[in-house]
Amino acid sequence: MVTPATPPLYPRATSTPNRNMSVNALPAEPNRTGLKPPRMAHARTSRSADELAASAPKISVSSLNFFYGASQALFDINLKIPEHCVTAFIGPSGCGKSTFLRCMNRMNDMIEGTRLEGDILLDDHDINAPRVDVVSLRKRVGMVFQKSNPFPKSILENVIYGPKVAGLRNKGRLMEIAEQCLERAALWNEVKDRLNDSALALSGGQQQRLCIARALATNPEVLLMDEPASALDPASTARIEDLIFELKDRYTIVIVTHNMQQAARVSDQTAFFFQGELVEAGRTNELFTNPTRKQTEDYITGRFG
Ligand SMILES: Nc1ncnc2c1ncn2[C@@H]1O[C@H](COP(=O)(O)OP(=O)(O)OP(=O)(O)O)[C@@H](O)[C@H]1O
Repeated sequence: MVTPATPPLYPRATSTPNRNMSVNALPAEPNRTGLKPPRMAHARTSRSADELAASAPKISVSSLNFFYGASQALFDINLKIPEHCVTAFIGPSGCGKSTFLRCMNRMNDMIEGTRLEGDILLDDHDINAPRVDVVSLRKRVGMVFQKSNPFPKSILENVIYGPKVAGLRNKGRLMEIAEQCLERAALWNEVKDRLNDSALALSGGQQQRLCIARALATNPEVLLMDEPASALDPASTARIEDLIFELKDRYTIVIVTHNMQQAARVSDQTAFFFQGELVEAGRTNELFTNPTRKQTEDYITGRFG
């Protein structure tokens, strides 16, 4: 076993005894949950434990508490989001997954009466520092929502909306961006001949991929996805999952999902939340087969939630 010189990627919840243990140092235990190692289908592209341990954290969260008015929704969260990896947040309804996701690009700022304590560092810079420009932050940390929300405009206008608002007027450059982002969102071939049609005429799955293309057009470094496939049929869900896998080479991705199989299929790291606390986070394969906490085991084996 090799203990890397860099700090471990996966700090455990504060009450976990071995929370400073690195991924590489995890003991090779038998499979306690009886679940199959979930990433077999994606073994070709999943990050190995070594790769994960070597990844620089793109986002580092420490001692995070979050409040809606007097009601505390998140308790002492510590987590590192590794660069160019997919991190999945799982946990029962109301445990704080979306709240935590929204903390990472300050979307909660828009909700009156909210308050945050602790630190969220993006590339070592505090995103909540007074001089941070929130619009620039949200360009770097883009978001895709549960329900696709294209604007009532053409397909093309949807994709180039962000760059146009940012002042880009060059039509050739705008077309290049549109093509590149639609390609990356695996939608170009389906829409290239009807870019001026209404986005609202697309199917649900196409609309969601259009929203991903729109998010990519501002050239983000991080993509936050809040249950991006929960409203889609299985075929469209599979396309979004494939897409997430392809995108992680360019972007750091964080996904909230209710679907544990989906977390297992697409993510490199999984974080399990319960009642506002981060119970456990670790390499997805490890967490699904050998969770260190009983609560995690009970949740992933379907005993509650
Ligand atoms: N705008 C809000 N105002 C007040 N309380 C809120 C608000 N949004 C969420 N909460 C509360 O914060 C807690 C965490 O909610 P959150 O939506 O983050 O959980 P979640 O794990 O994403 O749930 P779900 O899986 O059902 O979407 C819940 O108790 C919820 O009621």
